[in-house]
Amino acid sequence: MVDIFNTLIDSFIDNKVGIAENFLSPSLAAHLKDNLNELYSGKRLLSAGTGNDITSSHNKLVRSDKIYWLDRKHNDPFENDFFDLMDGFISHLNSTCYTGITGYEFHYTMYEKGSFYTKHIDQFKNNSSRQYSMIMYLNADWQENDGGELCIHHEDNLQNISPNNGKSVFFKSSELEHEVLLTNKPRMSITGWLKIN
Ligand SMILES: O=C(O)CCC(=O)C(=O)O
Ligand SMILES: [Fe+2]
Repeated sequence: MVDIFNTLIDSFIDNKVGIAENFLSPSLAAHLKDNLNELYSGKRLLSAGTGNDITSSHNKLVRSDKIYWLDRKHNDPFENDFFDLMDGFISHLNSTCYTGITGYEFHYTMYEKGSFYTKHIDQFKNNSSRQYSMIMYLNADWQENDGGELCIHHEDNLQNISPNNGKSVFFKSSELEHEVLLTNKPRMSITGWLKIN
């Protein structure tokens, strides 16, 4: 795993956006995707909001994805495998980069056909605990005309990243503006933030 962790961290240091293909094993990605599909069919997903607490709002013109928070309390073996992987990544990140991450939060995300998330940054205006954003994609056989790229707005250029199965993307939550382009088919992922308190 350390090699994949280093791939993510090194590409982050070089380009402000870390990318590691196969961060999730095909089997873990498939199980997490099954979980998400089951939650979706059971209508357990919630419309995602923007902002937090009092400033929270649900505006389908800004984002139209649906979410469900992962939790060790669910006692789901695959969610727990995912958290074990994240614990390993954070301990590696903290020991090699002195990042001081003390917590995290992750949700399953479903972008139904026609969904998107307009340009934004991830850190809340009234709370800077979110330090790093991390997304893991759960989409086998993603084709170019399926849309749904993560578009990063760098100072001088745009970077489009396709949401391929098992890929992880990692960037600073306070800095990079980004958006999710309209998807032409269901687009699944786990999205989260590494935090300091
Ligand atoms: O799914 C992605 O590629 C990005 C999602 C995102 O920007 C967010 O949830 O804040
Ligand atoms: Fe975001």
